Amino acid sequence: MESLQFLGTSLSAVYHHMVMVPAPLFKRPGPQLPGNRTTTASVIRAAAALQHGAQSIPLPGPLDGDYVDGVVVDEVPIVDLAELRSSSGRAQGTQRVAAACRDWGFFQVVNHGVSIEFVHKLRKQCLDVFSLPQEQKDKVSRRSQGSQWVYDYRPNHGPLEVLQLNPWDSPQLHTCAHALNCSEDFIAVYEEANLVFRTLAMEILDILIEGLRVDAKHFQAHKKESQGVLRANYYHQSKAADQVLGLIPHVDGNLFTILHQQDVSGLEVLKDGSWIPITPRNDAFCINVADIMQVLTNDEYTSVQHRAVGPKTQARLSLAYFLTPAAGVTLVAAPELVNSLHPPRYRPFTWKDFVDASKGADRPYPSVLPFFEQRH
Ligand SMILES: O=C(O)CCC(=O)C(=O)O
Ligand SMILES: [Fe+2]
Repeated sequence: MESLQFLGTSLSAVYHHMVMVPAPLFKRPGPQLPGNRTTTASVIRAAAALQHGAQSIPLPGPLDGDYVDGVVVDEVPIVDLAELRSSSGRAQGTQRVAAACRDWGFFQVVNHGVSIEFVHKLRKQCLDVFSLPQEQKDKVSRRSQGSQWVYDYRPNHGPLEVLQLNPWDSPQLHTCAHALNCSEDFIAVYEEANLVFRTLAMEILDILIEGLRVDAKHFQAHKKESQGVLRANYYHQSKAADQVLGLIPHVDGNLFTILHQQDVSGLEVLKDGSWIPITPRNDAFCINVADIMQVLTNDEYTSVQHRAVGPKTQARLSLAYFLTPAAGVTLVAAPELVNSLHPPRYRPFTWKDFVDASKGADRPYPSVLPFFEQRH
């Protein structure tokens, strides 16, 4: 129980403190693209404003010089998983995914095998929770439960409501369902979600590993023991004159994230200094490479900086499944990815070290990953 507890506590810490990472910090040294510095400054300004309780954060406008509105959407990689399941499409498909992880840290998958009816069923359970009276939601909120929270209300982010649960943690599901007086279905749907998303996550993990052309044994512990956290983000329609940031720019701190945004846009990823809106597709999942995958690949795959823009005309619900690494394993890069040209970027550490660092008062700003960088 203690380790389960640790995971729940840790994740809230990671997702709430480990944000706002300017992407260039994590890239191999290379030519700096125009606009990166401005992007970083915009991120830090937005974060500072939020910390000081601003109600809304105007998006960087033309004066920032690096906000490119809605371009090259067609180039965002989309991967047909059905093709990768065929023996003829496998090798080429895994290399396409590897290229997407290197160049974008992001891709979308279609024909993923998860029934859309199930996704809608899960979304409905989450919407039912968000529509409960505030006093009831407060029974499991950060304000009343501290680090044990499963619900959070963030007035400064859009506003945004969050429901975050460990779908593998039956006692947590029961406690939450009881406190919120949820229907019987709630637990059953979350238990099914645990199975459905973990299965998809393992298929994607296999593809990511194959794309690296390394010995899969290095990732075995994560295949066996990794878990997922399921988070629903409910962004209220924003009445502000300026568009607002529902979620400020951040990178995820896990292995990778599977995200469904249905049909309301909001997700944007940072690519070469520009924010690229990701056109929502009901039939697709977005895959974000996150920090620990970057570590295990010695920066071959890069965690992507992303943000969510608050919706203007209707509320928006996104579902995110964060695959977290095996708890007790030392996190080091696959040996094939370390050589004299690419010395180890990070010193060995564990997920617990990472989580503890994210809670520390002296954690490096804005991310804890530089804390683990190897000095050469
Ligand atoms: O709502 C979205 O599209 C992004 C959510 C996200 O990045 C997160 O929950 O970490
Ligand atoms: Fe995220």
